[in-house]
Amino acid sequence: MAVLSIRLYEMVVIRTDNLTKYYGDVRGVEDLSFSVEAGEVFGFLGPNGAGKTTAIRTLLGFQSPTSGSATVLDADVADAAALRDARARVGYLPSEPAFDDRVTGRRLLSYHGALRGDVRSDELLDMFTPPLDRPVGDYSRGNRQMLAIVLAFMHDPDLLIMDEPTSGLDPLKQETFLEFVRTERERGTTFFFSSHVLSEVRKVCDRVGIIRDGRLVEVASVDSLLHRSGKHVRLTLGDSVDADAFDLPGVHDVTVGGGARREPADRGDDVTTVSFTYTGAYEPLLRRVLEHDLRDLSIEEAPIEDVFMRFYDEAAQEAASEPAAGGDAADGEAEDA
Ligand SMILES: Nc1ncnc2c1ncn2[C@@H]1O[C@H](COP(=O)(O)OP(=O)(O)OP(=O)(O)O)[C@@H](O)[C@H]1O
Repeated sequence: MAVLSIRLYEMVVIRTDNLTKYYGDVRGVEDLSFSVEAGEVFGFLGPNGAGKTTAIRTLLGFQSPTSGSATVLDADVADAAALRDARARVGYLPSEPAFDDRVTGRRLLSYHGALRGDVRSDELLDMFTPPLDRPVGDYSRGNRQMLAIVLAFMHDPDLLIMDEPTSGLDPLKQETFLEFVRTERERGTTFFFSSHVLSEVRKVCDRVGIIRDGRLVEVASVDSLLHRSGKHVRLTLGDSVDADAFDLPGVHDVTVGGGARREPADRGDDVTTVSFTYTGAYEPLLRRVLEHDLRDLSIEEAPIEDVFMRFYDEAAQEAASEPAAGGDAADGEAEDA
């Protein structure tokens, strides 16, 4: 197995400055400004049609920006020669890997190796196991994705740009992939990837950008998003309370479990269940809780889905109140995956 070095450099790996791409009248992305730093895993999230693929394809030079600019590894995406050199250090995993279906995985591997270099396909093929001797046309969706992963990583790129990388993989391979991303991150590899799968974003990303209707609505660390989403608190009380009993700052969405009710497992006592989301400090909450006859208490991290759903819901509401920019993705520009 090749011994891979730790990457030692510091720079902004991707930078966009008001990057805008229209397809005729249809907005792909508009005024995207963000940067991805060396060594971070940056997740790019948004509902269907938000502009994720458009952003990725524009960063890779498959289509020109309508206005604004972007650099990838310091190469201006509008400068074909500079971008070509930079692309040698980029691995790209498209959303729908397109291969010549007649050739075998092994041929594709050796073709890519000759083109870009191969320093780690053996190691990658231990983790991702497409049936190399079969024509790619016979591959399942998951096998295509595994082959695309090997092709994207085999030249040991500094930057990975990936469009929904785990789509098509079974749950075990998804975990293998996410573990691999974490290991690569330790070596300093930079990742920029789009996803709908919030649990995977939670597991591997340092920061996320949330895009809707072509615009970036948030860039934040995963930790800060989780912090904002607060905790789910669930109480079982021996006394009867109403929702006002927990009117503390930071308490949201209180539900009282149908008032006092009988729990068979609870020695026949009447208990009340109360649950809410909490974004405040523990001390005032616990003080208030202990004013009651506490039988049980659970405090859990609110799922990251809650935060994203707030953004997505706003998008849905706005889309309902204004005419949507229509059109489906169908551009015929060549990709080299
Ligand atoms: N080649 C194209 N021609 C015309 N419109 C396009 C083209 N590609 C994308 N669009 C439009 O641009 C907008 C953004 O699409 P894009 O595919 O970038 O979204 P996405 O976030 O990747 O969506 P998904 O999650 O469904 O893959 C959509 O309105 C889409 O219909």
